[in-house]
Amino acid sequence: MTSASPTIAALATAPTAGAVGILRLSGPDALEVGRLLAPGVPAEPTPRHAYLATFVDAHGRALDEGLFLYFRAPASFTGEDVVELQAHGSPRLLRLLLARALEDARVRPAAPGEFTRRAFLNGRMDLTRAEAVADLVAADSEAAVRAAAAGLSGVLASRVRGLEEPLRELHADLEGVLNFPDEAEGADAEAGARVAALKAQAEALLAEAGRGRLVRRGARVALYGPVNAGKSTLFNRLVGEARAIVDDEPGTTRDALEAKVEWDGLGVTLFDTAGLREAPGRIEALGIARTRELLAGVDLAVLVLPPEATEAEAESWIREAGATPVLVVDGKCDVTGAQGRDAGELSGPVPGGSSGMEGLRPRVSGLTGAGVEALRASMLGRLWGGGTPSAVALVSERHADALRRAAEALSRAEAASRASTLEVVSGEVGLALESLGEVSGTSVSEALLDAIFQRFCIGK
Ligand SMILES: Nc1nc2c(c(=O)[nH]1)N(C=O)[C@@H](CNc1ccc(C(=O)N[C@@H](CCC(=O)O)C(=O)O)cc1)CN2
Ligand SMILES: Nc1nc2c(ncn2[C@@H]2O[C@H](COP(=O)(O)OP(=O)(O)OP(=O)(O)O)[C@@H](O)[C@H]2O)c(=O)[nH]1
Ligand SMILES: [Mg+2]
Repeated sequence: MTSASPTIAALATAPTAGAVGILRLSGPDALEVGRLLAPGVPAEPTPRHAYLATFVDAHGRALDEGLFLYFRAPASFTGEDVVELQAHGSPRLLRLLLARALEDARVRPAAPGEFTRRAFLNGRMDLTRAEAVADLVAADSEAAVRAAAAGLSGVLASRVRGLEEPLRELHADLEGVLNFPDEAEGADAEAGARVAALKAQAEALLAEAGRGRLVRRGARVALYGPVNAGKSTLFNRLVGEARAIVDDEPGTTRDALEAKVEWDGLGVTLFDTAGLREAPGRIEALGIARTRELLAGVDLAVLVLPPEATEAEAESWIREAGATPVLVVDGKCDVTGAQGRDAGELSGPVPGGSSGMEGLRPRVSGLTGAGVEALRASMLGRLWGGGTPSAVALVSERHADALRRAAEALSRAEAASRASTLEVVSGEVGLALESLGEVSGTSVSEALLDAIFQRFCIGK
């Protein structure tokens, strides 16, 4: 109920100096309180009209001149009456305006994400779109912006709805049959097929969680390999600046270095690591231990091989990466003698997404830059496979968890459709529906909403 919620106030812009700063009010008393700060605005302002107004303190003294906007419920972001005071972007001035609004007993400060939470509670957007708002604010690559924008326009919402609606129909059908057993004939067989199809759909959506994670937090890629292979030189090339120290002394890199880049819009954190070798000094050994630790946590390990590396050595370095996918690269390809090596003879194991590039071993020279563009493309191919990052449905860990529970319930429903009663099938379908409702927001607890909106910033 919109009328039951008290009016909230917060700064909608960051608390730093800027061209414009916005104080936002939402709730039944937004207009009256807003007009205390901007008494020149008419008592019944035209909604969505920008009034140029003087903002005043408690004694009527001018604090600023700015724009006053009124959105009449329900045609606003929150679905409630909303007022915006768009002032000059002085943090101190904005705090004065906010404090003045909060002096009114009808107004309280907004909790993190409360404006968006109200938009959700008032049916202005489903939960996936509300979460996309937070994704958009947090996005730090072009792919993350585009994927969040797709979420805001309802890409994930419609995928979830496409699952939730037929599931709800199935549930209603099953309950109908259970209540009117005369019509139960053949319902078992049909239910099994419908459950199986919906389970496959839930699993397909779940499978996009990996890509969602990649877009959201960016990909992590480590260059590794034997000492002196040219890793740091290649790292500097890929990053586009001389970040890492390069020297012909083996064991130059002791500590992992990291740099953030953006390739085809995808955020990538690139790591340069200490070269691997037996019996190093104590400090270097610590660096090598860090390399092993890092390799376990990245999305892709790029093994840089020097021209003199044997295939047996290469095999053992590939094993160092454990379960992490490895892209094998022939380094220093400008060196005479390196050309003779039979590319493609050895290809790393290809766990995870295959891109049809396995067996192709990129040849690069960090020194001359030869092959570096092709390597970048291979890395993106291995990380991303086909498709564009912007088309991804941003399935978060939270969504994945709920989808997994929905798929598991459907699995049990499928088994029950063969071996058990329709009651059991219907019960499991009901559970799947509940889990899906946590994604769309049709069945969420206050506690879950608290957890979701706590991660928003104040004023959002
Ligand atoms: N100044 C300002 N800029 C902003 C926001 C804001 O609240 N204030 N937004 C906040 O995050 C975003 C815009 N989101 C908005 C979404 C819906 C409505 C709105 O008034 N919706 C009505 C009317 C729709 C229409 O006329 O087309 C509605 O849905 O009924 C306003 C802002 C980004 N920019
Ligand atoms: N010809 C040639 N020399 C290279 C190339 N890349 C690196 N080098 C040289 O090889 C030596 C080692 O290069 P680094 O980039 O420091 O090698 P690294 O793998 O980071 O070495 P560590 O950090 O000691 O494990 C330096 O003398 C580089 O100039 C290359 O592509 N071609
Ligand atoms: Mg190095």
